[in-house]
Amino acid sequence: SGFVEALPPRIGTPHVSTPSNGTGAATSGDASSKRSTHPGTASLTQVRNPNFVPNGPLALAKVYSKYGLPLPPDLQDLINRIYQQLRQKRSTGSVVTTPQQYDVEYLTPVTIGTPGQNLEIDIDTGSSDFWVFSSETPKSQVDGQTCYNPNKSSTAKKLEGATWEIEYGDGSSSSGDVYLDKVKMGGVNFSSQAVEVASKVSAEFTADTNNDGLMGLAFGSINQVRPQKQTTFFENLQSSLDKPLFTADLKSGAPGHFNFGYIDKNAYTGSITYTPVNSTQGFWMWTSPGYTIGASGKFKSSPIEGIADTGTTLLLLPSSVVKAYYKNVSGASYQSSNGGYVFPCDATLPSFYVSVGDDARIKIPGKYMSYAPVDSQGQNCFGGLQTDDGIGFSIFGDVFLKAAFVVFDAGKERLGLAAK
Ligand SMILES: CNCc1ccc(Oc2cccnc2)o1
Repeated sequence: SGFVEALPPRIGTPHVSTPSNGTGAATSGDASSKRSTHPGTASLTQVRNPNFVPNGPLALAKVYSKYGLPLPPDLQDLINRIYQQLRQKRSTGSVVTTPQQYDVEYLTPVTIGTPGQNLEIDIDTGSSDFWVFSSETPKSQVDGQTCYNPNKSSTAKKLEGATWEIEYGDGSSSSGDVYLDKVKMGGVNFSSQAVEVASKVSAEFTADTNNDGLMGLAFGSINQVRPQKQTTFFENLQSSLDKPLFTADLKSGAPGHFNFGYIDKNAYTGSITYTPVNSTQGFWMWTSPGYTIGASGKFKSSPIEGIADTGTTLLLLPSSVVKAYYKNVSGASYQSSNGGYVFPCDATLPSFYVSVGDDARIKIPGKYMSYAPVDSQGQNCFGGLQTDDGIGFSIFGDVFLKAAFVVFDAGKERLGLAAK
């Protein structure tokens, strides 16, 4: 007894004040900090936690739980109410999204600034910039779009030195500078959202007369603002939402919804199958195990890696899959003059099933597999399914997404898919 164990000195051990009573084997001091006056002892300076908010009932409850004792009923009720209030801080939102002709894109109302300026934008889960037509867009490039004017918003603040430019999969592009302002959508709002104002838009956007801009809901890692990237509207809201997710319920030829922070159980049938998302490229990227052509077709095991992209109209898959599908469509052929597969508009189109996880699949009805006529007589139609050649991954665009209820679950880095 009384022996001090000759333990090897532990580098970096903080000073701990353990009064040595000379009888027990005290732990050794350490070699990293100053020698304490009494060998074999140390001292630790405590600092108050500046973020601590004293709460009597919680402190009392802590004692009971420390000794595993049940809380007195009135204390339990109070604790329940306190946690209920903490939970209440969370929010949810829901906004209608309306398809343009042929479901080429879906437009959603958003309010920017003070007083609120109402624009219709294209929510795009395949990009991460929120940009709008603005007072800085040359008049020659505006054809009826509503323009956000930061000079008319008392809450707009220029993000000095910030600029952006972006090009999309269809070759369209835009660029400009950046303001921070209040943005409201579907009953949720964020007070200092990066609003990228366009000082230049390409002809495709000018021609897209009902579309006042894009709101990217992919990951902020691919935001195009420089010198510092900005976070998306959803990322800004995420911690204040009931759940860290949003859902897309696009419909064929009818309004649907984007919801934030909750899952509407009435919006889908059966169960939701979740599948992992790989966000390393900044997209909601996932892998389908394979597909089936037609109701009586045989499942084809063929991993398809692609992104869930509400901003792309069509379903773009590997050419082997596309060829196999159009083999079942009489009169279908690849027409370079039309830039894709075309078939007689009165052709019978088989349904197409995209597998999800181990034992689920999303059925795309045959009629979704015809996009729009390529000639004024409506003789031949452009396929809703085209190849992903040159992209590097597949794109599960609106043709696929409008056949499903889709959960974009950032909290668990996964995508949820259900029939509806
Ligand atoms: C329709 N062309 C203009 C236009 C509307 C939306 C977008 O942006 C896109 C295009 C393709 C993929 N993702 C976003 O461009």
